[in-house]
Amino acid sequence: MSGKPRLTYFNGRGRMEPVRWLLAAAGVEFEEIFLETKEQYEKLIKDGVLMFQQVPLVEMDGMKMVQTRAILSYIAGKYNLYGKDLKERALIDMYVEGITDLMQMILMFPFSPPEAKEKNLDSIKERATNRYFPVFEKVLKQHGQDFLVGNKFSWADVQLIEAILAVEEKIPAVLSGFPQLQAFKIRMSNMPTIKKFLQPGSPRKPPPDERYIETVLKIFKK
Ligand SMILES: N[C@@H](CCC(=O)N[C@@H](CS[C@H](CC=O)c1ccccc1)C(=O)NCC(=O)O)C(=O)O
Repeated sequence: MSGKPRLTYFNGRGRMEPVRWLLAAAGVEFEEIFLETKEQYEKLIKDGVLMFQQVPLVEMDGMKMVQTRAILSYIAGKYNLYGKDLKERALIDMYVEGITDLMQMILMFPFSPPEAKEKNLDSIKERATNRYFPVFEKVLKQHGQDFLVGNKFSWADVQLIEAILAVEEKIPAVLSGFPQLQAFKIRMSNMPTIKKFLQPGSPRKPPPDERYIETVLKIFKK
């Protein structure tokens, strides 16, 4: 056992990408096991490793953690990315849950039927532009600090920079009306651990492609 966290998921973003981002932002190296076949998945279930027969699975500190939010909360708490007190933690939770709602739209987009793709892309653009990004633009403008909570780098900042880059991949000009978020993106992208994660060769995964979608569907086909 190398002592490093071990992540089991598909070789793609899906629900595991926020975990990769948070560990990387915390400067923590990790190992990955990629699910490529139904047999692999069924063996994990047979071995009783997946509490709810689902992935992501993160093995660290002697635990076999499932449920993405539980995994992320543990990592944020362990690496002091979860605020200084209950109120800051509640604020981080609110920001993270809101961004997760936006990211869920992006997560499921590749699985939408062809006839729904344009509508779903419009929905992502509308929600990002009118519901989610305005919240963080206002927070940054109002407190004039570098980070979203407590003027200290936290899980909320990591989740926001991941979301900004993911939305920009689909809607390149999405930040045109958000000068604070443009500056935030530059600041976060230049933080050493994030800068490293954004370099080629890092464990960051590319946008989902046909191969990834086929693999997921193949593994879960009944
Ligand atoms: N609450 C949990 C939920 C975890 C969860 O839904 N895991 C799924 C794979 S991820 C999903 C695959 C397609 O649905 C996906 C993968 C890529 C894009 C979008 C979704 C799974 O294992 N499905 C097997 C089953 O449910 O029998 C958590 O937050 O961790």
